[in-house]
Amino acid sequence: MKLFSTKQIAGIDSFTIEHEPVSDIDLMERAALQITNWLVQHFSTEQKMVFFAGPGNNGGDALAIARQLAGLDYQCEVCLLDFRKELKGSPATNWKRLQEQGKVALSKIKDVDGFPKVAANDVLLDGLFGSGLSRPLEGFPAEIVHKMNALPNTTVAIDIPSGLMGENNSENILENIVRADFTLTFQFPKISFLFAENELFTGNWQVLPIGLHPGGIAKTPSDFFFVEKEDVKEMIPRRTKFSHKGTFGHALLVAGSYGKMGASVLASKACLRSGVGLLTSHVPRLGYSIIQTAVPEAMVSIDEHDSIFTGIPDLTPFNAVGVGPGIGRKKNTCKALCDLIKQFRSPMVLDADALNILSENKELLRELPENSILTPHPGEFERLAGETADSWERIQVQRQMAKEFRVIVVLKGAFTSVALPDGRLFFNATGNPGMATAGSGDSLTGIILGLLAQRVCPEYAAIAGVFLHGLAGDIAAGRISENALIAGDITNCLGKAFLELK
Ligand SMILES: NC(=O)C1=CN([C@@H]2O[C@H](COP(=O)(O)OP(=O)(O)OC[C@H]3O[C@@H](n4cnc5c(N)ncnc54)[C@H](O)[C@@H]3O)[C@@H](O)[C@H]2O)[C@@H](O)CC1
Ligand SMILES: [K+]
Repeated sequence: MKLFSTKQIAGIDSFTIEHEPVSDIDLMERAALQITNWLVQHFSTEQKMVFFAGPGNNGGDALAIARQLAGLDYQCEVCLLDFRKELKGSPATNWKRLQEQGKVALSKIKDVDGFPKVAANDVLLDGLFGSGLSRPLEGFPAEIVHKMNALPNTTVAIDIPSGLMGENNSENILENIVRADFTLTFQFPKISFLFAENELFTGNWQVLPIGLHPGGIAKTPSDFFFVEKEDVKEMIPRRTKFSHKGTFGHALLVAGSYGKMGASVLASKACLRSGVGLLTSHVPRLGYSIIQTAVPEAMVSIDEHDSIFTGIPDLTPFNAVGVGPGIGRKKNTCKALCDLIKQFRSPMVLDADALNILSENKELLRELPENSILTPHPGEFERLAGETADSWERIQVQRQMAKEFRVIVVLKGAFTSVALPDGRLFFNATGNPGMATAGSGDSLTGIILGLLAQRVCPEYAAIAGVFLHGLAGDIAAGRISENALIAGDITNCLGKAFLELK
């Protein structure tokens, strides 16, 4: 799914109005009905609904929802912020319709003294500002937001928590943004919802479709995408009857060192479970019996050194290479990594210590084979690319890095983002906090390597690999809880994840 800026969404709204065609007021009614249905499913008529409505269409939505709920016997109250200007367009029509219906207590408030009395069980609905917000909230609306945030009541934001910008919030006044428990957003997730620091404002968010025009969506360009199951299905290699193990490639994994052989075992298993035809794991001497015993399906290439990676094997048999988990940063290892990068001329996967070595030898970034995949977590990313003030700035730096070095940068987090050299950025939504556990990244490296070796193009290997990893983690958490989840469980559930993508 494409993701758009709030400005672009307003354009798609207008396109829908013109080309469906549908009147502005009917589109608002349709959008409001989606939220009304959600509210009916989540709250009983025992709970009073207190609406805060602003001067624009977001306020108009609130007025329409209040009327729809009142028609279903919910007790509703509406506070309209009075900016001493007449309401216009659909919000004005909806105000009139509410007055005519006569079922909802209406008040216009000019300052914070007009803030309504709220009982413990009441639900607050935030319809102050949506995608039309043009600057941070200040003055009287900000004071209303402070009052709302100080209350313990459940708060549901309509479309966007009021005060939050859809993309960049680096200049925003964070105290003046509504902190919702739920955000019900129309048609598309807003880009700012995908940043960790904004969870405080959005709470749990959910997308409600409002039937915006497919033609308007198709013609609006975007560099931002939200990865869905249907997209990933197309990226998974199919196995035909006459395929043999050579069909599915031969991967080389360079991972593990003395005390960190688990990284090699975890990544090897994940790679094999991703469908690779053949895997060779390159390990230091002391890792030989460990890997042979723990992963009998893998072949082993043995380093001359007892405990670390110091030299590369003949690379001719391999069509993909993954390097980094648990290799450490000893001088000999840096040298060997440097040789590997210079000698292997197809895309490779670099993770963990390989990234740390790159950040200490940035000139190596220019030597990477085109379309290589880097999988940093935020700490590794910062070492590679420098500090950033917030997630918006960080994804810009991520995209810049992908463009400049012609690599794919997978920035791991709750919504892992995958930046491609052409400037596109894909957000992933699978995965859960249980996966923040030792070795989870090793299994991701193995999965991406496995797909790459099967000749899945590097873009798809990264996007599908991240999706599968998260999906397997979600299946594992469903079976054994987020708390008990360990990295091996992710690999164990990969099979079920593949089945879900059939
Ligand atoms: N356009 C459409 O067809 C649809 C719009 N929808 C709703 O409309 C919303 C967008 O509506 P609008 O574009 O009217 O915008 P908003 O309702 O978000 O607010 C716009 C109004 O607020 C003022 N404003 C902006 N920033 C301000 C600030 N910091 N302090 C004080 N006033 C400020 C603007 O001058 C304008 O009067 C969406 O979020 C969604 O809720 C939905 O009804 C679906 C259909
Ligand atoms: K809102």
